[in-house]
Amino acid sequence: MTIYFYQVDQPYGVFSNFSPHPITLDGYRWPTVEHYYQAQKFVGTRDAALVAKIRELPHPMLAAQTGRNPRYQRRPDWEQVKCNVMLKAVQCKFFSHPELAQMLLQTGTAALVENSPIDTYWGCGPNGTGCNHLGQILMQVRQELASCPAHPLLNH
Ligand SMILES: Nc1nc(O)c(N)c(N[C@@H]2O[C@H](COP(=O)(O)O)[C@@H](O)[C@H]2O)n1
Repeated sequence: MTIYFYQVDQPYGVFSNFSPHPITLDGYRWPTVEHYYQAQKFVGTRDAALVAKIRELPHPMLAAQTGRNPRYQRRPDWEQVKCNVMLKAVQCKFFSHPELAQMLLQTGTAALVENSPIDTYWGCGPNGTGCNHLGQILMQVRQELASCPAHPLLNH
């Protein structure tokens, strides 16, 4: 079985990085995983002031648009670190929201696929053959949750 997700207001939309579930990482509260992920592109660069600005943006799409704006300088190691940045943020989301952890665990062994019509890295892209790295990360986090059902954050 395969579970597809993409838009927040559609089935399994809570698996999207745009879902309105705050995370606390690096000493700050971020409105969504997307806010955190996009802000990390600018850590240590001449555009580092964007990190705090992105954190304050009112919608994850604005965070994504800012993070993708080619006029801003990304950190040079972004391609090397972006998967670990995403993993850290997605772990934080699911380990700090017990109701989301339960929803993820309830998917059992189903394949999880970000059904993005444009993104062949994080999603499956327009013809379904993309790398689906976000789905892979969600399945990894699901395995981690299953391995520690007594985690205190899941016992609220
Ligand atoms: N819900 C949603 N809407 C979009 O328009 C999207 N592109 C995505 N995908 C997410 O975008 C992030 C990747 O951004 P970069 O291309 O690396 O700037 C990542 O969080 C995808 O899951 N989702």
